[in-house]
Amino acid sequence: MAKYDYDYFVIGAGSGGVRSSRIASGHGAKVGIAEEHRVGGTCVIRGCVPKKLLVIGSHFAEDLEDAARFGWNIEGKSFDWNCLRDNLLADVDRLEEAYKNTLSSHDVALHEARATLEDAHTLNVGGRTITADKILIATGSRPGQLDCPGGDLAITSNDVFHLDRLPERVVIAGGGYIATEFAGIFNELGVDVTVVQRSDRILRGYDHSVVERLMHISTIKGIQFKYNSPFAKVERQDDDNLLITTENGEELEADLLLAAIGRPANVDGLGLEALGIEQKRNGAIKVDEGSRTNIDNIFAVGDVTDRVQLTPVAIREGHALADTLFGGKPWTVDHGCVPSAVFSHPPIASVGLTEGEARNTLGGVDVYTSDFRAMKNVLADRNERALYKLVVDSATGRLVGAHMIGPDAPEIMQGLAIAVKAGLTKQQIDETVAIHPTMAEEIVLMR
Ligand SMILES: Cc1cc2nc3c(=O)[nH]c(=O)nc-3n(C[C@H](O)[C@H](O)[C@H](O)COP(=O)(O)OP(=O)(O)OC[C@H]3O[C@@H](n4cnc5c(N)ncnc54)[C@H](O)[C@@H]3O)c2cc1C
Ligand SMILES: NC(=O)c1ccc[n+]([C@@H]2O[C@H](COP(=O)([O-])OP(=O)(O)OC[C@H]3O[C@@H](n4cnc5c(N)ncnc54)[C@H](O)[C@@H]3O)[C@@H](O)[C@H]2O)c1
Repeated sequence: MAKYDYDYFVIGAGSGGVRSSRIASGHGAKVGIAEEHRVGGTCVIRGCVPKKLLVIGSHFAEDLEDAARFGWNIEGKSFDWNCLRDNLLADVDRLEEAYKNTLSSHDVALHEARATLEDAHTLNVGGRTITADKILIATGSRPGQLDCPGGDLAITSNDVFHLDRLPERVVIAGGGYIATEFAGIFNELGVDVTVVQRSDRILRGYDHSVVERLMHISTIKGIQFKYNSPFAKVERQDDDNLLITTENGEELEADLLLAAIGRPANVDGLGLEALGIEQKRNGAIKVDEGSRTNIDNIFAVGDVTDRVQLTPVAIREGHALADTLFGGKPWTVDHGCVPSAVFSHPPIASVGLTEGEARNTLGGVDVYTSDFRAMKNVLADRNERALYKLVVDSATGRLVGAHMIGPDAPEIMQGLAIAVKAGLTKQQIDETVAIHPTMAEEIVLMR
């Protein structure tokens, strides 16, 4: 008889957990997985997927406006929030089923319950005791809550996909990915948007010039930004609106407050302390490059480790771990040079070193930029310029970073990220023939 119920038990059926469990099962392991909410995790249920559908849906506002300059007469256009919301939630349901089918077709036993650790090989899964040889913690992260008085009056990204109606005025706390993306979505849908950031800039980590371009375009579109403005309190007024007071004494009224202030690791009540599993100061689980915790048979991947909180990273970490543990193919994830995008209007995309980082770490740096108006924006008379930047190590001629803001930037960046990861030189980029007329051709035409 087997010593344990499972060879591998995964806590959390999100991006990292689902991938790791099905790959491990494919390698012949007996695998179980627990999910306390919905299969698919943050990305599928209340993150990347529904967010991107809102980005696409809201951008029609601009497209319909621009269509007139291309000869289209669209009379009586109107927007129905409930229609978009219900359709995207239905798509989330469809995807959840697809994820469940993936698990069952790969013989992964799904336990739809909360799992906690009792000892290094024993779990409590919805009141049932389950044992496993190896355990993966892939419990993700959760939205941070505002900690000022009345902070609980704010909604988070978990709630934003379920609104009964669109607000008229929204205040968004934060200045990262979620704040920027939802500022764009609400603004496109005609909502009055104010972003309130406690520090002096948004999108820290992104190249200064592309962030400045986004700020410029967003401000013209009517999004307001308040910097160095920590929240002092939030109060519900008699008319049901919220009154937000910042520590600078400024007062803002809104009918919705969205907190998008970072995502702490989902570790509460998991039983980490009793087992002595080491955590970082912010609670995230400490792991080595192979996703191993300090306990031999316990591993962690994805947001719960707070390395890079992105879906493709969680997926790769889960995949590498399963190949390493059960497939006889050990490999680790390279957390450097991870491409990323902010799905703002227009979007930003980035890979590798920013100009500032390159100047601080390399001897000499050559920077190439292209600042242009996309063809569609010219004819539509939309005064919105794209900006592409290539950062090159002057000593080797290698491309070490690429940064863009403009229509379809994330789609274009995926290809360019291969060049940066592969260490191609600027000369090799220059030797590539352009595809004309495109925006992407700017990449091979910068001199
Ligand atoms: C609004 C939003 C938009 C985003 N957009 C993007 C994007 O465009 N691109 C991108 O790359 N990333 C995006 N992200 C980030 C991305 O969603 C996460 O990085 C990714 O989902 C992390 O995967 P994970 O497997 O670590 O955790 P998750 O996908 O969060 O999965 C963890 C799962 O574990 C479950 N769980 C937790 N504790 C337990 C327990 N004790 N027992 C059982 N189950 C448990 C949770 O219910 C959850 O389903 C976005 C996130 C948000 C919030
Ligand atoms: N397009 C994407 O890939 C995408 C989209 C959404 C989320 N994500 C992932 O999810 C993670 C979480 O997103 P996020 O936007 O919540 O976090 P974030 O870490 O990107 O940004 C948090 C922001 O909130 C600010 N902040 C913190 N506390 C605050 C407070 N009390 N008041 C006002 N501002 C405050 C911070 O200065 C920072 O600018 C991201 O780090 C990212 O990895 C990715």
